[in-house]
Amino acid sequence: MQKGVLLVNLGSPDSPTPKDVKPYLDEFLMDGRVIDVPPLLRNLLVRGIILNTRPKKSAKAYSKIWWDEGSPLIVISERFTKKLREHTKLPVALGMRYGSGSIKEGLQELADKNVDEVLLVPMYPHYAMSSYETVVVKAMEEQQKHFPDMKVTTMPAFYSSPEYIKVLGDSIAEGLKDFEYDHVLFSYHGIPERHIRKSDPTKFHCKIDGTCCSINSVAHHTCYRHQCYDTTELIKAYLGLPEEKVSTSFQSRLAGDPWLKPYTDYEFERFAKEGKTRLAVITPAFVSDCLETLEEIAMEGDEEFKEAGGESFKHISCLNDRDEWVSLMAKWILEWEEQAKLPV
Ligand SMILES: C=CC1=C(C)c2cc3[nH]c(cc4nc(cc5[nH]c(cc1n2)c(C)c5CCC(=O)O)C(CCC(=O)O)=C4C)c(C)c3C=C
Ligand SMILES: [Fe+2]
Ligand SMILES: [Fe+2]
Repeated sequence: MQKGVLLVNLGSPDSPTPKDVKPYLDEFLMDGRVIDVPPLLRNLLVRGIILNTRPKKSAKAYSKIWWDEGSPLIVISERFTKKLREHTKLPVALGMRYGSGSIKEGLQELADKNVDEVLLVPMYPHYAMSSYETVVVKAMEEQQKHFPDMKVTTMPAFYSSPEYIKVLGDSIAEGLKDFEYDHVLFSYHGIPERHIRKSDPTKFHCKIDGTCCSINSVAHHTCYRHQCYDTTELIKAYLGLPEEKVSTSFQSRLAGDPWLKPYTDYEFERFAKEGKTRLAVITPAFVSDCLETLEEIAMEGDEEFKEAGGESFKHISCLNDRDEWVSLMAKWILEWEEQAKLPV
């Protein structure tokens, strides 16, 4: 058998214009694992309401962060893939869940190199049905439809892997080195609270207020909230950060049902009002910088915090194509290749 690796990230529009943002958002938001309402209602909500206004607003935001080479998320993912290829003998392909450069194309690239055993790597540290799970389901659908002889193994969510915590922790330590801070905020992409209940296989464990998280449960394998708080705690311990100077919040909510709290933008205001005027922000739900980190946090967040009375604000970059992160992924791939061992 010939082994190979498929990395999958979220994807971006082809350009920061409403014309290209609209089809991208259409594919993204029509995914039943992202907007999880019955198909007819989803169609009405997305195509009848959201897509009338959102593409223009999103395109404006994208144009603020767009690079000469393209979308930061895509460019960074490509740089990571290129470096990773230099660290492994196996063929490595890159696919996007939405937009150009699809999962099917990634699998085809591997099939053309005679790969019939694939390690699928969703580029998300945490499990959520709207991120990790939708990648796995889409890859399995494409495999069954177009590559029936291919065997696909999935890399587990690595949010608590000690090696990942070390690499992330070291990158944060570097970011904090020359920054005097009163507080360090770990801001994760939010999801509707309903998604937590839906993903709970026991249907009764997750309480969404943290009271469940110290009780060992199979639910934690698919509890995004639990996993995010775990990453914060592990990094806090690894770096020896004082308890009172660290907290967790959730960003990027869409209007509608309640999303995971506390909300990042409310926290910015609260910290400024409480006199925590020097704020560092980490965004560990993302392995690569993207719209949600570069625009929502590094630009908008900085402005909101200072308007509320904050003095200094620092967004610490995601792992991107950092050498230690590339080396760790190459190590995990080698372990899978040689011993069928996965990080967690
Ligand atoms: C119901 C809506 C959404 C859910 C649930 C959601 C979960 C989720 N998303 C990411 C990662 C990313 N999301 C990004 C952008 C983005 N997310 C949503 C909506 C939901 N995400 C929208 C509509 C957009 C597009 C931009 C906008 O209009 O605001 C991105 C950035 C993409 C880029 O091109 O840079 C990432 C990355 C995760 C990890 C997640 C669940 C945990
Ligand atoms: Fe998102
Ligand atoms: Fe919990």
